[in-house]
This record gives sequence, C-alpha cells and structure tokens, in this order.
Amino acid sequence: MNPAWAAALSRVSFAEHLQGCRWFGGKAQSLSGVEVLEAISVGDAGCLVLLRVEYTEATAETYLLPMRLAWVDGAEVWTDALEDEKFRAALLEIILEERRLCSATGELVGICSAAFKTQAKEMAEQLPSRVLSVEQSNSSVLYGDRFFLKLYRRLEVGGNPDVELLRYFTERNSFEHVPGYGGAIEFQGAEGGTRVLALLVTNVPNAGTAWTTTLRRLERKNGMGESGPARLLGERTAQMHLALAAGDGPEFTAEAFDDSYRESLRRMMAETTQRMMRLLELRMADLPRQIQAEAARLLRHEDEILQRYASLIDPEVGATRIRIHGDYHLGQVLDTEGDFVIIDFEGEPARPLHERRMKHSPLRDVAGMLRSFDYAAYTVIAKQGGEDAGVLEWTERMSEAFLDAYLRTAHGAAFLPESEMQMRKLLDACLLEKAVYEVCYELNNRPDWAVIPLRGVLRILDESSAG
Ligand SMILES: Nc1ncnc2c1ncn2[C@@H]1O[C@H](COP(=O)(O)OP(=O)(O)O)[C@@H](O)[C@H]1O
Ligand SMILES: O=P(O)(O)O[C@H]1O[C@H](CO)[C@@H](O[C@H]2O[C@H](CO)[C@@H](O)[C@H](O)[C@H]2O)[C@H](O)[C@H]1O
Repeated sequence: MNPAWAAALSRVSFAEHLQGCRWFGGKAQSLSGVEVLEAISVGDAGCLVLLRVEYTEATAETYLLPMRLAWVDGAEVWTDALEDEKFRAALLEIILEERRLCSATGELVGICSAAFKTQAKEMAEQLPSRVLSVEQSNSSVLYGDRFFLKLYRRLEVGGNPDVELLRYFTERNSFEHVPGYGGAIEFQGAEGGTRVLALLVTNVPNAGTAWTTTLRRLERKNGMGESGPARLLGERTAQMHLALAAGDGPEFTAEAFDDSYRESLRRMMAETTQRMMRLLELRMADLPRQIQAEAARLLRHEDEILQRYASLIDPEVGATRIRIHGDYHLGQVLDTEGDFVIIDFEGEPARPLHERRMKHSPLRDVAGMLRSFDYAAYTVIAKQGGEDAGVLEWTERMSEAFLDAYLRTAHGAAFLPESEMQMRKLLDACLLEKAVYEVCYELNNRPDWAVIPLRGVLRILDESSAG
C-alpha cells in the first residue's frame, strides 16, 4: 500500500464511521478491531479500501470503502470517492476496457461481456453518472440511462450469486425479466481467493420498486382491489424458477431433496433462530419500551420454533431443489409499469456465501414475497398509527393471488412438492425462517424496523398453534 495513504488511513476513525453507514451489517455487534487490509489505487481518482472488521462475538467481516483524499478548509481529509464523478468514471472504465490494476496484495481485474464491449466502442464521450440514494444494502451508480453499477460492501472470497445468475440468464437468454449482465470488477488476491467488488448491468427504466409502488397504492388506498399485479408477479416468479430449474452443470443442475440436505436445512434454520435469539437478548435494552414485552415473549419461544422446523421438514417431501433468487421481496422487483423486472440475486446479505449459493426449494423465494406483502401492510399500519382491517385484508388477497398464479404457472414442475399438504408444510417452515432472518437483519441494519418481523414471527406462531 502507498505509504502516504497508509499513514493517512491510520488516522481515520473507521469504527465510528461504520455505525452511520446504512450498508454496515454489524450494528448489533461490539467491534473489537478494524484493520485496513489493502488500499487499491484506482488511477489518481481515489482508492478501494478493504477493511477487516473484528467483533467480540461474531466472525470477522471484510468491507469495501471507496475513498478519496481531498482538501477541505485547508486540511487533508478522506471523503467518499463515490461522490466524485472522476472516480465513478474510472470504475466504469475498468470494466468496459477490461483493465488490470496491480496492488501490493493482488490484482484488480475488469471483466466485460461481449455485448457491453460493443457498446463501449460506440460510446464516444463519458456518460454523466450519479450515486443512487435508495434503500439498499450496497451502493449503486447510474451512468446516463444505460448502465447500472453496484458496488458490493461486504466482501467474501468466492463466486458472487448476483453475477453468476444474471450471467446465466443473459447468456442463455432463458428469462427476459432481469437486467442484462454487462461485467464485473474482481480483486484476485496474490495468495489465492477472488472477491467480486462490483457488478455492471443494463439500466432498467422503472417507476420504482414494487415495494415503493405497493406502499404508494396502499397509502392512497388506490387500486387496492386489483389483484392483477400480484398475479403477474406470481407468474413471473414461477417463470424465473422454471428457467433456473432448466440449468445444467454443477452450479445449476437440480438436486434431490434428500436426507443430508434436509439435515443441513434444519441446521441452517436452527442457527438463524439461535442467532436471532442471542441478538435479541443483546439489544433488548435498546428496543422501544412498548416492544420489549413482545421481544421477551419471543425469547420464550426458542424451543418451540426449533421443534416446529423439525416437524415441518417432512421426510416425505419429494421435490427437487434448484438455484433460487435467495432474498426475494418487493424491493427486488422493478415496477416497469405493466410488468416486472427482477433484480439483486445476491441472496440474503447476512448469510455466508456458501449458503447463498446452495440449491434450495424455490418455495423459499415464494415465502420471501409473502412476507414482503405482510411487511408492506404493517409499514403502512405503523405510519397510520393503528390496525387497519382494509390493509390487512388487502395483504391476504394479494398473497392468495400471487400464490395461485405461481402454482398455476409452475404446475407439474419437479421442484414443487407432490401433495398440497407437503407444499403447505414446506412453505410454512420457509415463512417462519424468513421472519426469523428478518429480525436479525433489522437488528443489525435498521433497528427501528425490527418490530415488524418480530411481530411477524409471533403472529406465525400464534396462527399455527390456533390452526
Ligand atoms: N438494473 C437496474 N436498473 C435500474 N435500477 C436498478 C437496477 N438494479 C437495481 N436498481 C435500483 O437500485 C436499487 C438497489 O439495487 P439492489 O440490487 O437491490 O441493491 P442491494 O443489493 O444493495 O440491495 C434497487 O432497489 C433499484 O431501485
Ligand atoms: O435488498 P437487500 O438484498 O439489501 O435485502 C436486505 O434488505 C431488505 C431491506 O432493504 C430486507 O427486506 C425486508 O424489508 C423490506 C422492506 O424494506 C421488505 O419488503 C422485505 O420483505 C423484508 O425482508 C431483506 O430481508 C434483507 O435481506
């Protein structure tokens, strides 16, 4: 690393800075140390800093920070390099021109798809760019109205499912309701191990995500009777799964839902639950007082949740498992006014990479979307300050329409369990696990939102013990 940078970076108070970043996923943990692993120079525009964050009670993580030294009021300070047009242009250039930039511990490599290489040649002048200010776990840049670049914040060694799946759909032309894959930036460590730092795709003009358009409709009580959009979304979701199920090669071929998988699923579900319970205990005092009683109630249900998984993962379930979206919700769908485009195949950001790349029942995605209808309803109810029967009824209608269209479109697919009872059991297990995951995600990322999934878990438990 450049010694001047190393000295300047050593003066930055990263631990404090991270707590204020939306994309930092360690807010519920106590930090035990932060170390700069590398600062990869991006021409003279700035650098990409790899930061190792250590926790007292969780596995260390690596984060990516684009940084630039600037003079502010006569002093040299580090700023967010993404705010700088020159830096953003340099990132795009690395991909379109397939640049390779050496650093002390490895090499930064730009990878460009054939289709984007042609576009790059046509591009006479630099495209104006801007950073998107949207609700997300990473950071994104829009170049003119053509390219969309996502800079990943939490980095892991290994293949990135977002890149993998979008490249798969684009190369096979098997599902058109996704952005076109354009390229990536990787950091190939000298000691082995590659991390994906950024993804480039086509920009998809849109009216917002289905999350924002759904909330808008709900808040204005406008078009609430219509189940057409939920049906279309169910159909597109099934088409996405059918395209993924048709894949071959070790990464895509469908696999059996056998005992060893069932055991790893049960283990993963148990781990998520135990993680959630420990986080809840840790953060209890920070939760608003009126929510603490519900959180305490949830803490008493640990054994019940674990038992429920065991009985729900039925040994009779005879379906296949495939690559899935992995973190499917209304915010992962662009509303293109009349249709939908599905984005963000990275999987649940809080899970380790090997779990995100596993093959699963696509009912996990279905459960994710059903939970999202619930989130939308309770977000509106929270804003309005009280229960609203109309909104809750809407959620039920949308969920039914979505599920019905999904099952009709995927009818006969090997990834659907054979009987309706098996399907319901598996879906219920996925719904419970998703809500449990969401409590962890919110405590770590957006503590103010934790009440929504927390109440969601309690409702799922109450409903199934009543039924
Ligand atoms: N290809 C695209 N074209 C236009 N906008 C996009 C595209 N992909 C994502 N977006 C916008 O960027 C936001 C964040 O993208 P997403 O992939 O969900 O990032 P994250 O992994 O950080 O959650 C989306 O909610 C959407 O508003
Ligand atoms: O989109 P990401 O990959 O960043 O997913 C993470 O963040 C999501 C929030 O941005 C989070 O989704 C949860 O909140 C949504 C509303 O903002 C809601 O629609 C989803 O149903 C709910 O799960 C997601 O869980 C997390 O992985």
